[in-house]
Amino acid sequence: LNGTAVTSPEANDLEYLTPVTIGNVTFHLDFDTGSADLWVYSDELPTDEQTGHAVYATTDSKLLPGSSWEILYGDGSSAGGDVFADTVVVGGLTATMQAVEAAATLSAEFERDAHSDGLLGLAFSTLNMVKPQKQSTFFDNVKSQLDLPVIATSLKHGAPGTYDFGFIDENKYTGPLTYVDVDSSRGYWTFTADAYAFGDDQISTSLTGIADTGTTLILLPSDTVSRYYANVSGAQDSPLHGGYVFPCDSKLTPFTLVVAGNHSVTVPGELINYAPVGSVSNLCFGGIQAASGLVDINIFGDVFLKSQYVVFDAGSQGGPRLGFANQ
Ligand SMILES: O=C(Cc1ccccc1)Nn1cnc2ccccc21
Repeated sequence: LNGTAVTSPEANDLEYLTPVTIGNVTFHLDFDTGSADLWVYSDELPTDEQTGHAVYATTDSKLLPGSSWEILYGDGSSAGGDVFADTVVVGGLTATMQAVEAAATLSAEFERDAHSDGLLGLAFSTLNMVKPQKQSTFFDNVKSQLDLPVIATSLKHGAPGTYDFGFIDENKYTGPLTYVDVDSSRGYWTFTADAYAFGDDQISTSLTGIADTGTTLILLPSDTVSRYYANVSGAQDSPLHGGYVFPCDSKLTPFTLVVAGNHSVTVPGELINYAPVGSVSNLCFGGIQAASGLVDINIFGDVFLKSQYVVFDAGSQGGPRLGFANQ
């Protein structure tokens, strides 16, 4: 059995939300290949923090005795609580004994997110934060039901896309799928590009980073980022806006990763114009920004992933790998 779930972007493609049914309640969760915990808003939160969200009724649920979770994300946001076992359905696929992590505390960033009802982690289960015993991700729990141990993402700019589980949909991409090996030793979908380019300016330095659907932008070393915006007239690193901004009518340089020898994976310049900074100024915020303090790895987030049909292959032919094709 395979499955497909439709995922829909919030404003400015800030995050993509996908319906998930837990018990008999449907939550809209942020599918995140950069973490490995499935957590939801719950009745253990202060009432005001529950308002506007689907809420997990812990009183009707099967507690995992003695288990708890606490997670800190690279952007400084955090959440924590206790753990239940429940039936979780995504795109027609069912995990009967899925660890559902009920949020009892949320940091301000999550309290401000009026739309997401939680997260569904799709990184490797070694990254799961439940103690005393790590729990499996939804993907690990349904893997044995799938034709192939793969998740394929089709995220789009300003339009619904899909998460395919167990199969690769040839109708969703053009040209060949180019595969690159993944190093899952730190629990992420980590891969290395042999080189990269800003437009025609090829830089023959390798670049290692993670394919992360839970991060909005592309986060790179600050010297690399300043080199990119040197090509964009009027661009500046603005402390006021928290990163590089430029006139919205700027023509942005494409960003290319060279993988698997000589295959180019290119993000068109248009996708690197992330969004206007506000309603009155004609400044736009860049889709490539410097990775901040907590993050010691490059992150190929949604701005990167939107240009590609990406196959997160957990081992259909040996080790884990990522496949890229234009969409
Ligand atoms: O934490 C990060 C990386 C990040 C983003 C922005 C600035 C610095 C570092 N992404 N992320 C991946 N999954 C997440 C889930 C929640 C919050 C952030 C999440």
